[in-house]
Amino acid sequence: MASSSLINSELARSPPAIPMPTPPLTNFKIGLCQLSVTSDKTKNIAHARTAIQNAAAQGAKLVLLPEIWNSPYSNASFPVYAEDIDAGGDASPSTAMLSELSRLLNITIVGGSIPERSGDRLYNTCCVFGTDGKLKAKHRKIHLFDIDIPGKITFIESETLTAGETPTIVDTEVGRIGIGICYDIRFPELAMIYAARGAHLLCYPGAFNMTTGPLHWELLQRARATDNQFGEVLATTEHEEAIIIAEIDYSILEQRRTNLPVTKQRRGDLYQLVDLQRLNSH
Ligand SMILES: NC(=O)CCC(=O)C(=O)O
Repeated sequence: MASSSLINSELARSPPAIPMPTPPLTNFKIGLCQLSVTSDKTKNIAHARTAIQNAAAQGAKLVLLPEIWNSPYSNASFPVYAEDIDAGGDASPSTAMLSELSRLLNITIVGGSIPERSGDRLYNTCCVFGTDGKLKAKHRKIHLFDIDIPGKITFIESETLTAGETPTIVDTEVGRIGIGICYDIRFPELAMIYAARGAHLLCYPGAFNMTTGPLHWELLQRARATDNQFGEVLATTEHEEAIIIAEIDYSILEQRRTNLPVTKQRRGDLYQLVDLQRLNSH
């Protein structure tokens, strides 16, 4: 009884959804870079640089990279390839390249993710750079990929990595963006919190495995988009390296939400999503 009344009073204080702001660009091209990775970090950085330049040359104002694009995806590699992002410069050649290109090309970059070293900890971290080349946000993967499917795949990210502690939402030239990294997409509450905080776009750089991934990677993206009212696939590709360019038009969001007004029809008297970070800062 005591715990149920505590929950009820917390919910009663739950802040209302935040409307989406109007960003400088509401209509723009997005470029998604799917890259293969080698064991040579310098080559990986050069390769990502070329892909970003290529996407920007095709008109993309927002360019995305995949998860762990500067290093092989293994617990043995993470400590070796990790960079001190906060120190910047020579301590983080991967993010130095992202910063340089976002400024030179006047684009926003959601820089996939790289292994980050911070003190004696390692994180799987996505950096977002604005058109001025400044680091606007850093998302540390919140849900680490720890799975053990006998005979198929065992991968325990938490053997080397520490989980991030905060959802990440960032205002950019191309809208308010909520960030997750790969496995984070399997947790719908995170996406719903971003939508409630007025996100236009959710970006999940990924590197799915071939056991649990193929059945779900598109389904999960459509599910998170549908939960929050979109869900149409605008562009896609197969397994090879590719740069996908697609048009984003935010006016469609308003139209879809007007046509199917589920946000207004939610039964807040029966259930609610609690955004603890917002609740605690309120
Ligand atoms: N890198 C990851 O988080 C892998 C997630 C994955 O493969 C999945 O099925 O989920």
